[in-house]
Amino acid sequence: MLRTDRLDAYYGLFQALFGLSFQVGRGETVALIGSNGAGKSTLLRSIVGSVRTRRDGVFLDDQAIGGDSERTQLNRGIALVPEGRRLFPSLTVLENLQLAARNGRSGPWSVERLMREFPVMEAFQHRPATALSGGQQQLVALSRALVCNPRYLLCDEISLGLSPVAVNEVYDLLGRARNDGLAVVLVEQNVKRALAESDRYYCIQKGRVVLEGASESADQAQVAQAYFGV
Ligand SMILES: Nc1ncnc2c1ncn2[C@@H]1O[C@H](COP(=O)(O)OP(=O)(O)OP(=O)(O)O)[C@@H](O)[C@H]1O
Repeated sequence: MLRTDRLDAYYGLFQALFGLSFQVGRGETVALIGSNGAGKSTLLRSIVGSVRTRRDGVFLDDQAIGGDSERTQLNRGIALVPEGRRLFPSLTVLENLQLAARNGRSGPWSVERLMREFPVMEAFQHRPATALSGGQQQLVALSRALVCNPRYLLCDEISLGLSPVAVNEVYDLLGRARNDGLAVVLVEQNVKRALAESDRYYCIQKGRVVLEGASESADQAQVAQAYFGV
C-alpha cells in the first residue's frame, strides 16, 4: 500500500497541503478530484519527491519514504506521468521509451510489448516525440512510465486537451496496465470519467481532503459541491 500520513507541503512560505492523508492499495485505482489549485499535483509531486516532505509523511508498505528523490521512488516502483508530458524533444518515440526502459525495473511491460499491442505507436516510433499530436504524445508519456514497470502509477491530467478518441486510447492503455495489477492514482478534470475509471475517490479542496468514498456509490451532487467548494 502507498499512503500519505498527515502530509503538509510548501512552496517557500506558501502552504499547499494541510495534513493530507490518502491511500491507494495494490491493484486499486483512486481518483483525486478538485478544482484548479486544490493541491492534486502537489500531492503527486510530494509522493515522488519533487516537492519536499517529511520522511514520515509518505509510506510504502509501512516503510517511511517521504523526501526521497524521484529516481529512488521509481526504483521502488512509484512512477509519475507528469502534467504536460515532458518528453525529450530531441529523441524519437522509440528512443524515449528505450531510455526509460533502461532506467526502469523488470516486469511485464517492454518496448516490444507496447509496440505489439499499440500498432499506432509502432507506426510513429521513429518520429521525434514532440512532432506528434497531443493524444499520441500522451500515449508515449504513459508508455514511458509503463516500461519502467511500476507498481504504482501516478497520472496527472493525462486526458487534458485531448480529443474524445485520444482520451479513449489513453484510457485503453491504462486499462491494460490495470489488468496486469498496477495501482493507479488518477488526477482527472472530468469528474464523471474520474469516477467511472476508479474504485475510490478523494475530493481535495485548498490542500485538504473534504470528501472520500467508493466511486461506484458516489453522490454526484455531493462531489460537485466538494469540487466547487460551494
Ligand atoms: N511551483 C510552485 N510555486 C508556488 N506555488 C505553487 C507551485 N505549484 C503550485 N503552487 C500552488 O500550490 C497550490 C496547489 O497547486 P497544484 O498545482 O497542486 O493544484 P492542482 O489541484 O493540481 O491544480 P491544477 O489542476 O491547476 O494543476 C496552488 O495554490 C498553486 O498556485
